[in-house]
Amino acid sequence: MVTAKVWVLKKHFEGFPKTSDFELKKIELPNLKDGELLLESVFLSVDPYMRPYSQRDMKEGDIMIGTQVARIVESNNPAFTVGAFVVAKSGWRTHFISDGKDLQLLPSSWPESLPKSLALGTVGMPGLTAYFGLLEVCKMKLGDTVLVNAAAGAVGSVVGQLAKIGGCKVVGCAGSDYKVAYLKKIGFDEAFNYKTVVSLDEALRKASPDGYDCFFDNVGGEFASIAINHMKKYGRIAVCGAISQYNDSVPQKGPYVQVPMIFKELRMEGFIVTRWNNRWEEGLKALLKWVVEGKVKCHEQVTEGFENMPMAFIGMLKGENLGKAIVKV
Ligand SMILES: NC(=O)C1=CN([C@@H]2O[C@H](COP(=O)(O)OP(=O)(O)OC[C@H]3O[C@@H](n4cnc5c(N)ncnc54)[C@H](OP(=O)(O)O)[C@@H]3O)[C@@H](O)[C@H]2O)C=CC1
Ligand SMILES: CCCCCCCCC/C=C/C=O
Repeated sequence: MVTAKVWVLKKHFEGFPKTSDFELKKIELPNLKDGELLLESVFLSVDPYMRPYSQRDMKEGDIMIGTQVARIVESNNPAFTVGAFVVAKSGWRTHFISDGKDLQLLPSSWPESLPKSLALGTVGMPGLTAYFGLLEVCKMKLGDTVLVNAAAGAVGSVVGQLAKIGGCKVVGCAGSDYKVAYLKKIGFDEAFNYKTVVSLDEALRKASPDGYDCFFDNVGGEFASIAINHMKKYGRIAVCGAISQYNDSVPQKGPYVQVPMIFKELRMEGFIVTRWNNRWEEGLKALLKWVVEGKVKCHEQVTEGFENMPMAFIGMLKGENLGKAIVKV
């Protein structure tokens, strides 16, 4: 009999999540039936979407949603070998049983030397968000000037590097000088700390006096309201995330987008990365190749210990992560 540890949403978040909103529980797993597998989580992901999705889709007492890289410990399913690693969507659990239907094996070309945790970051859902958001929503093209916020995070750091590969000028902003130095190190043309600039308006103008063709928006709120005025005519805005609004109990009010959208003839499109589920393999293959070639650099903020999942999640929402926030069990 295996005992799994799980993190439960004890109380729906009100404003910023607190550690007391979570509860650590133990559950006994039953014996495996035919076709089933026993898996142990090795790395778990903490992501911003968990904040709005928990509100929308979860009840108090549910196990927190999320993905992990897990190792197969026991298999009654001929399609899966003991010792293989998969990406699963099994929530915040140390161990779990699966029938294999929802498991994704790591790509067969995954090099032994490459950390498997990258399957939750640059070579996983966040990397794919950058890839499809830039190609399909921003319609990025050679010579464009691309703006991205939360630029030193899991999605933003890949957006900037893919835009450089695509022959664009890239401007990024992040919430500390350390993150800004990192952005310059990985090839951003311009980067600034949005928390310390005297005027966001000035900083955006200085970074690109001619404005922006593409804006990959991870943040929303006030930043987006100011950035929209810096778009070039016919600019494209990919509305990827709105992390500055996820913890609001009262919705923020305008400025509103209509006037700049009309006069600059902008295109603004929200998206969810799962729209391209049927092209997942294409995206992962491209991302893995760039990582292996050293064209895309990856950084991870690894928190040790399953007990620290809530702390890692809250820390990521506060901006404590450089690159992808990961928990190592
Ligand atoms: N549409 C989709 O399919 C997907 C959307 N997303 C969205 O992309 C965005 C980035 O996600 P991800 O890369 O995983 O997370 P990150 O790794 O970027 O971590 C979150 C970062 O957001 C920044 N942040 C937090 N609060 C604020 C705030 N009030 N104002 C500005 N920045 C803030 C912090 O960086 P800093 O120090 O710079 O403030 C923090 O490090 C999120 O909005 C997420 O919801 C992610 C995946 C898929
Ligand atoms: C429970 C696992 C869900 C994995 C799919 C994640 C889709 C993320 C979409 C993000 C939206 C905003 O952050």
